[in-house]
Amino acid sequence: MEVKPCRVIGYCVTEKKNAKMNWAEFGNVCRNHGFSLVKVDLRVDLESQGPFFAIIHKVTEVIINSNMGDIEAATALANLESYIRLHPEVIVVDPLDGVRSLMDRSHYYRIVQNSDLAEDKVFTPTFVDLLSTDLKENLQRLKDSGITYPFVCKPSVSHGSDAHQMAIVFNEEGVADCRPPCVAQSFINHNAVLYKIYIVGDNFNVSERPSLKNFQPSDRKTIFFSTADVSKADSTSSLTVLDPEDAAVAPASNPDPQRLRHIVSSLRKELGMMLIGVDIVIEHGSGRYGIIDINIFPGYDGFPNFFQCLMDSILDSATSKNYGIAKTSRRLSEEIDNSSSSKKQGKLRHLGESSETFPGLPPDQNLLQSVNTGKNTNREYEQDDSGFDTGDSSDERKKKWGLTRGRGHGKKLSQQVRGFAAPSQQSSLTITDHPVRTGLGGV
Ligand SMILES: Nc1ncnc2c1ncn2[C@@H]1O[C@H](COP(=O)(O)OP(=O)(O)OP(=O)(O)O)[C@@H](O)[C@H]1O
Ligand SMILES: O=P(O)(O)O[C@H]1[C@H](O)[C@H](O)[C@H](OP(=O)(O)O)[C@@H](OP(=O)(O)O)[C@@H]1O
Ligand SMILES: [Mg+2]
Repeated sequence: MEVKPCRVIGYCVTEKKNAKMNWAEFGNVCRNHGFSLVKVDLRVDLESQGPFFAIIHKVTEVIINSNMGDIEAATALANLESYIRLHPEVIVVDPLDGVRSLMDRSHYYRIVQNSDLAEDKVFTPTFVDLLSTDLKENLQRLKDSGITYPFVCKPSVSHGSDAHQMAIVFNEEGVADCRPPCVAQSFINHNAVLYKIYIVGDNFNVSERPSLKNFQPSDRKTIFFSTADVSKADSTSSLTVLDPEDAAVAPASNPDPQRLRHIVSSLRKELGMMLIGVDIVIEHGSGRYGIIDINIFPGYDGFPNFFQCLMDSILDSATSKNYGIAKTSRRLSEEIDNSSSSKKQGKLRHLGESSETFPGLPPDQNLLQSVNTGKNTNREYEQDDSGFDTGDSSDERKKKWGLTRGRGHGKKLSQQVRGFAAPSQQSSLTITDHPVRTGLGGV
C-alpha cells in the first residue's frame, strides 16, 4: 500500500510571537520545500488537523496558565501532549520536557553549572532560590549560598508576561524588596555589553546588545527594572550607560568564537533543543564568560534568514530521526533528500568562497574564514530579510545608533555556523563584523 507522504507543518505560538513574526514568509519557505503550513488550534483535537510532519510551538503561556488551574489551557496542553504521544514520528520543535526545564530559572542555571563548560572559563553566576516570605530565612539562605551584593532578583518562572520584572538589590535592607518565588543571582560587572546567541539547530548567530552597567555594593535603594527596557537592540535605559570611570577602563571585548561554539555545542547536547537563546556576559577583570539566561524560542531579532534556517533544521532533524524512512516508501526519502539538496542549489553560499571586507573596520577585524563543519554542507545563509516584521532589522538598528556608548559597542557580530564543529575538532569560524555607528544619543 502506498504511504501518502505527510507534508503538513503545524505551528502554535503565543499571540505576541504570532504578531511579531511574519509567518506568511515561513509559509512560502514551507511551500518551496513541498510542505504546507497550518496554524494549529489547540482547542481542537489535533488528529483532525493533521497528520503533521512537524509541529513548531511556543506554549509557555499555555503551560503557565495550565499550572495555575486554567481549564482551557489544561485542555489545550493535553491536546498537544496526547497528539505528540500518539505520533512519535512527528518532529516537535521543541520537546516539552526541554521547554519545561527552561521555564524554571534555577533549573537551567544548574544545567549550566553541571555541564562541561566550567573547564572553559564559562560559568553561571552564584544563585539561590528564595521561596519563603520570611526575611530572616532569606537573609540566611543568601549568606549560606555565597550570594554577593549587588544581586539580581528574578522571578523563578523565566517566561511569560510576569517573568521580566526584576530588581537589583544592593544590601541586606533591600532583600525585603524580593518577591518570592524568585531567584537571587550575584551581579556580574560586564561593562554594559550583552552577547545574545540565537541557536537554530546546528546554526547560531551572535549579536551584541546593551546591558546593565557596572554596579558596586552600596547602601543605595533597590533598583527595579523591566528587562524589555534594558537588553533589547534599541533599549535606551540610563541603566545601560557606563559611568565615566568604568567607561574609561572598559576593554573593547570581542567574544572568543571557540568559546561561543563550545557554549552552543554543550547546551545543544544538554538540552536537546532546536530553538534556544543564550545570554552571555564577559566578566570585567576575569574575562570569564557568564551565562546569565537561556530562552525558549526567543525573538531571533536580526537573525539572517531565520525561516530558511528553521526549515533546514527541521529537515536535518527528519533525516537524523530517520523520519519513517525505514518504514516509508523510498520515494518519500528521495523527496526529503531532493528537497534538502534543492536547498544547496538555492540561496546558499559556501563559506570561505569569497571574502568580503567592510569599510571602516581595520583589516584584522574583517574576519571571514571558512568553517570546517565536519558536514558536507558548509554554508552561510545569505543575509536576506528573514521575513521578520520587527521594524528593527539590523539596518534600521544601525541607523538608530548615533553615538558610541560604552566601549565595545562598536560592532554587530554575526556568526553564522552550520553544523558547527565541537571544540575538540579543529575548525575556524566565520565572523562578519558589520561596522555600525552605535550608541544612543542623549542617554
Ligand atoms: N547576574 C547578572 N549580572 C549582571 N547583569 C545581569 C545579570 N542577570 C541579568 N542581568 C541583566 O539583566 C538583563 C535581563 O536578565 P535576564 O536575561 O535574566 O532576564 P529575562 O527576563 O530572561 O530577559 P530576556 O527574556 O529578555 O532575555 C540581562 O540582559 C542583563 O543586562
Ligand atoms: O531579545 P530576545 O530575543 O531574547 O527576547 C525574547 C525573550 O528573551 C523571551 O524569550 C521572550 O519570551 P517570553 O519570556 O515568553 O515573553 C521573547 O518574547 P516572544 O514574544 O518573542 O516569544 C522575546 O523575544
Ligand atoms: Mg535574558
